[in-house]
Amino acid sequence: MTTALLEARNVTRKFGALVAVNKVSLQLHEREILAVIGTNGAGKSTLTYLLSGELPLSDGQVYLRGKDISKWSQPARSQAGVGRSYQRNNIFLPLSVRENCRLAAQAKIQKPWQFWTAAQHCRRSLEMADHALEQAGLSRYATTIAANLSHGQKRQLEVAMCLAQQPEVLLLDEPLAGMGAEESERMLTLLHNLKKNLAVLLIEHDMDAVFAVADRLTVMVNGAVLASGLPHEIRNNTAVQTAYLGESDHATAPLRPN
Ligand SMILES: Nc1ncnc2c1ncn2[C@@H]1O[C@H](COP(=O)(O)OP(=O)(O)OP(=O)(O)O)[C@@H](O)[C@H]1O
Repeated sequence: MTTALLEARNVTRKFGALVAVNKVSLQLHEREILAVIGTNGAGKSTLTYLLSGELPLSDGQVYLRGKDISKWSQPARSQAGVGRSYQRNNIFLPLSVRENCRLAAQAKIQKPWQFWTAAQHCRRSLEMADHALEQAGLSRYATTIAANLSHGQKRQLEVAMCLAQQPEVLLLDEPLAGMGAEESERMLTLLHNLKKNLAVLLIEHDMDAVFAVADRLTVMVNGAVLASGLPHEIRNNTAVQTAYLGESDHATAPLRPN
């Protein structure tokens, strides 16, 4: 087995007496989508903050290509290749789609002490932005002001802004939230294409979408991992089925036959 691109070992986060993430271990490999699913408040978003470095760990370790990055800051992890999108829009609405991506790229390549190469960085950041827009299927909206995009296009732009930073690992927190059927379909196609080049950790409540794109799944309940496995293993896992009973419709999706 090759070294995992991103690995969490017994990752734990406490908020006072609450153990929001409890000894979670998982591995994310190149060219795969690992979906992390679970009931509301299971600790999924907190887990992504721990992996991206936005929240410090209470315990455990995070490794990138086998290197311990547990104490690295979020910017350091981002520079090293860990990108993420958020549940909320993170876009500069008055700016164009391309400018949003260029700024994201610029943040990645900016080296303040090399101020004399600014113009070259600007060119490079535009190239990175254009490539990201192409990957995200947004090239034709490059000059559109971000505020004028639809909700689904804004979520695509968020992914494009992550891609502009050329990550190796992408942490996506509910990229389909609030999308209609057509927009969801576009995002799923984008996710499919993304894994040709990078590893994706996907937090998503839409079970149909999750089972359509995920290579493996990890199920969290009350901060801990309940089960991990291939889609058909998770779908047929009795403990998973029991944990989801009584939850909302989407959460019962694993109970549905293929
Ligand atoms: N900053 C914080 N301070 C205190 N408690 C927090 C904080 N962030 C999250 N929590 C708590 O940690 C638990 C896990 O929250 P988290 O948002 O990670 O769950 P989730 O699985 O992402 O939920 P959802 O699917 O609803 O987004 C919840 O009980 C939440 O209230």
